[in-house]
Amino acid sequence: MSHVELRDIHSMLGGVDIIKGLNFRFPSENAAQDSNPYIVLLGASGCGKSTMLRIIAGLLKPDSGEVVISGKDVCGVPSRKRDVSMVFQHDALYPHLTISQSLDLSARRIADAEGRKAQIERAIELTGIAPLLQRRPDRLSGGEIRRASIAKMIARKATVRLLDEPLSALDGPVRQVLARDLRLLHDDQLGTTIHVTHDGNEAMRMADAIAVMDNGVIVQFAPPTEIYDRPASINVARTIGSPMMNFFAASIDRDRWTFQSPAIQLDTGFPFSSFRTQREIVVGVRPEHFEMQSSGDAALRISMPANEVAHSRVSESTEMTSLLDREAFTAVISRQAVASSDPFVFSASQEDLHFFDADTGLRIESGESLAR
Ligand SMILES: Nc1ncnc2c1ncn2[C@@H]1O[C@H](COP(=O)(O)OP(=O)(O)OP(=O)(O)O)[C@@H](O)[C@H]1O
Repeated sequence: MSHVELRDIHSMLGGVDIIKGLNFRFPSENAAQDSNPYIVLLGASGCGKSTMLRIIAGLLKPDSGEVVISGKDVCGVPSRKRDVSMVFQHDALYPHLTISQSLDLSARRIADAEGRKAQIERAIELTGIAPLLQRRPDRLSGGEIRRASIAKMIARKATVRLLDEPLSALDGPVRQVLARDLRLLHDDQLGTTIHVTHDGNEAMRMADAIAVMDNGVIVQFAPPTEIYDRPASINVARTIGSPMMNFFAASIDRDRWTFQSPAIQLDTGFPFSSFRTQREIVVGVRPEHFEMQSSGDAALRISMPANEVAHSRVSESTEMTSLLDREAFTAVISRQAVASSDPFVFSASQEDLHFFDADTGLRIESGESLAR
């Protein structure tokens, strides 16, 4: 099995610390039962995702730290000799070569001629690019260029495959087909795939495990459902879910919760029992976890005049948006459950509330002491 391990990587670009002591192992040790996971590296624009891929590929030398691939320290090994292939965000097909010539060039590291030919045929078949082989990149559409780049990656037959935003700038249907093909391709081959995106939906759909990057470090590495259910911080919570999680600022003082917006009410007495001084908290609720017809055991309620709430239909749901204390508020309610009352009352149950420390942004587990 191929592992990629990054040990205390630091990288400064243009005088700014971009990667700040990154320690990571793909797949993680506790992923041993799934030896071939499809990993998605997710994070906001500019957080250092492409920089990290370039360091793994050997295209950028870190200022310090070690890169270990399949147990070998590859820091002194040039890119072309690493067992790694990469699909770039801005494509790197050779402009003066036909796609067929590009594939030949990529496969040249396969020593035996028969194996080389077989791998090229496999790349063509898996990506369906046979009709494009004699063309140069300037005569291809964006989607075709992406397929040709992926074919080039397969032709190289590396055990570590790095994909930098492979689906960006493609339209809906092409995107869906390519997403499915990338997964099939991975499932068909041995090795590790690391797919970079800033699209949380793409990560949820495609990944076996998501590594969330924030400000030059990995802040959570877990299966998609765990990242959705128990995000480790406000920033992680923002990366998954569309529309984004709502965040409400509150203070807790002994057993009294005070929200910045008086429209919000929270049942007191839970889920924290021990605290001494006032503490600033952020309460998070995903839009799809609000209900309009309260089931009675609601822990959080928001009431607002019906004429302040805008509705827009999204498939079988209605997205309801408003401003709460100058912050955007969104609830996604199934069409049949939209109430006609005034004021509207949105409610959420206790298991759907997330609590974060307002200063650090980190998740506070239910039952955890709030004492400082
Ligand atoms: N060669 C460079 N010189 C100076 N700064 C750079 C260089 N390359 C990248 N950066 C900066 O480093 C930061 C991280 O860039 P990187 O491309 O790794 O981000 P990213 O997470 O992949 O973003 P995106 O999702 O927008 O592609 C950005 O602020 C970028 O402007």
